Amino acid sequence: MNERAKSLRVAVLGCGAVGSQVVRLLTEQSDDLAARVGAPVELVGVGVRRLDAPRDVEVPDGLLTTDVLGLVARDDVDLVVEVIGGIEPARSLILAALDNGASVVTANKALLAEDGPTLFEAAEKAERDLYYEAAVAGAIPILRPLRESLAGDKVTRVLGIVNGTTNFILDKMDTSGAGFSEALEEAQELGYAEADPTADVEGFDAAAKAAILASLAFHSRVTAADVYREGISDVTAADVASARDMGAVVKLLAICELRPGPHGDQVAARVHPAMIPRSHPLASVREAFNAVFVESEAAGQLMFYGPGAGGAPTASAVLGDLVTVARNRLAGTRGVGESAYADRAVQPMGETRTRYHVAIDVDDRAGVLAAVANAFADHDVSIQTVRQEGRGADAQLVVVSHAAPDAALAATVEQLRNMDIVREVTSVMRVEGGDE
Ligand SMILES: NC(=O)C1=CN([C@@H]2O[C@H](COP(=O)(O)OP(=O)(O)OC[C@H]3O[C@@H](n4cnc5c(N)ncnc54)[C@H](O)[C@@H]3O)[C@@H](O)[C@H]2O)C=CC1
Ligand SMILES: N[C@@H](CC=O)C(=O)O
Ligand code: NA
Repeated sequence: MNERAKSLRVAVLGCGAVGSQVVRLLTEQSDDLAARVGAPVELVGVGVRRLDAPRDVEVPDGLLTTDVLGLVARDDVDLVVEVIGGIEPARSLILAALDNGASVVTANKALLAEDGPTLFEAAEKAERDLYYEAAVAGAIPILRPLRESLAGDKVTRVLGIVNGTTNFILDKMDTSGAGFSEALEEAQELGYAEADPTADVEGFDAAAKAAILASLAFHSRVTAADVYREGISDVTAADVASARDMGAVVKLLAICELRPGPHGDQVAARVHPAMIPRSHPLASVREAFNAVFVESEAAGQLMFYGPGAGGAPTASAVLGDLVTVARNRLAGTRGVGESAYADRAVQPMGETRTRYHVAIDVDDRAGVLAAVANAFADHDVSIQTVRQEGRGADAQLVVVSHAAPDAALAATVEQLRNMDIVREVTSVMRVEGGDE
């Protein structure tokens, strides 16, 4: 707390989609923030790359600076908001800010999922807060409920849609038949996508968020590298149509769960496209919205829903953390730090039980159905449903399996691809949200 000004002095690093909205809220709501914090909250600097870059917000005169390292080194800054993104220089700037006695609020899921322990240890050593609610599911308060509200319960599963850009794309493909590139371009224009949208499309962003969710839910250190990851670039219009034929919809899901392992529960964390029944609440998540289901032993099933991306919704979560951290500084206290005591092992994806939907173009002749069924049986995979559609010289079989180790299902698909009676495996996708 800076005694000279009896106010809480804030520096914002980055003035892009999120940063510009943080600056706007700090300036437009200064009176309300002062009343809620119990002292004035004063914006003292905004670190940018270029002073002359066009901006969506009016930054008060004299606050813009390209000397970002100098800004975090000032001894009159109480709180640093990092909304630059990426690993470096964001990590070095956060560590410098903590070392200099500032508290930090960040939205940087990529950094937290890659090197969170370094940041948590630095915050602990500096005895300062490091808050990051905005890092997962945008405006949705999901991290604080996991860290605080559910601290007395045993969370067993967290499943949801946590990337707004890919949900926007898949939603457009499903509802308006839009092409992938067209929908991605629109998501970028709306400020949803990462600076490099590959992070969204290839599932890296959702995997980072899954790592953060799993770490908090299961009191263990889970990194992005521990999360099985598939993006949506291989999702085709045929997949979307096949899902519709089955009364389902394709979504990019993040699934973190406790699974039995040889030495106690293990963490299974995965991100991949999946078909979910249209009757499932996640099927109705539109545009760039997110939704997260949390299952725990005492509370049962909880659902959190709201805007998962966009400058203003994300800034809402950043400001929520800022007010909490400001109050903590005024009270001379800190929030809960990292909790990794359970130290659970990570379950390899091949051992994780999943279900598959497989659409196959086959020769329309006797014995085909039995041959396909035998391929599943060869890998001890039980079939739940089979649908056959005759189409002239060939036919299409659509098979939905029961749950089996993912490696067994993958081996079944590989075997089908090599069978003479199979002309083409036209769609392969995991299935979630139904009976196992
Ligand atoms: N856009 C969204 O909906 C959400 C974004 N986030 C996270 O918030 C962070 C910021 O995201 P956006 O605002 O969307 O990105 P952005 O790319 O719109 O803004 C980042 C800004 O930081 C500036 N910058 C980059 N390097 C810099 C440096 N060395 N010094 C000073 N400024 C620098 C860039 O010029 C840019 O203006 C990222 O970590 C992102 O993952 C989190 C939740 C939602
Ligand atoms: N690019 C991200 C932004 C929010 O985290 C997304 O699309 O969800
Ligand atoms: Na959030």
